[in-house]
Amino acid sequence: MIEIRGLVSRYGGVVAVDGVSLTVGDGEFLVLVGPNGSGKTTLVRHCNALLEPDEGSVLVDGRNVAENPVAARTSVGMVFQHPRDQFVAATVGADVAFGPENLGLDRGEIDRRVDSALDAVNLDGREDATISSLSGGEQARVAIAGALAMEPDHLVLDEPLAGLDQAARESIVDRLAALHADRTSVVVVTHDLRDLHRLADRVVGMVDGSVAFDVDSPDGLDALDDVGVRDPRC
Ligand SMILES: Nc1ncnc2c1ncn2[C@@H]1O[C@H](COP(=O)(O)OP(=O)(O)OP(=O)(O)O)[C@@H](O)[C@H]1O
Repeated sequence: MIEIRGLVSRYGGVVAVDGVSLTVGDGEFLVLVGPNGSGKTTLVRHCNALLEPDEGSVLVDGRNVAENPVAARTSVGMVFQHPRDQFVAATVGADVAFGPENLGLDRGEIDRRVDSALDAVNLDGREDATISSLSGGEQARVAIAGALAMEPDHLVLDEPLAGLDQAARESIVDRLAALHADRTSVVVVTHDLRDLHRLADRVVGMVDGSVAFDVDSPDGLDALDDVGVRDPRC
């Protein structure tokens, strides 16, 4: 479970997150929407100890993230808004293996995880491909494979479908659906609910650093206009 309690996060004088409390239950699929600059990315970066709260706290499975950053990064997989920000190696296989190697796993287990993660995103057999030679959609899938190889209990993805063609979108949405079915909790930050609204257990809308609505999907879709998100039923 991820519990965000009274979180305030500032960049200098800018209050990016302004007292948010939000719980993501085990196995829940939560979609976080909101206009540009509403604080979505800042909020989710706290779940992975990438920022320290100015006020409040974030707990993952009962542990305070700020006090246990390594444990948080092991149990919360993070896929960044721009996949290029998270690549650490030149080739697909080396990049996906990086996380499991840092966990100190033996080579056989690392190879099993890399194979399984690449298979999950339909990139099996592409270990030796150079990441820079891949399309944007393939790079997005490598980034997701890197997170999956950690076998996290919770997965947070920031705009994972942005800029992808329909085939790449469907491939990633299918993978998210399978993770949801396996009871991994999933948080997706997006501007575009197409393809995702049918998976969501909840849709949370942020405006100006605060939660503007928190609804079960699809009953609350009428509220989407308030945060500038297109109704996916239209
Ligand atoms: N590194 C930073 N330094 C200073 N201000 C920042 C930084 N990152 C974000 N901000 C500011 O914090 C506020 C919230 O930004 P954030 O990126 O969290 O919003 P967002 O909802 O994810 O936006 P988007 O949908 O455009 O990604 C904005 O006012 C933004 O300009």
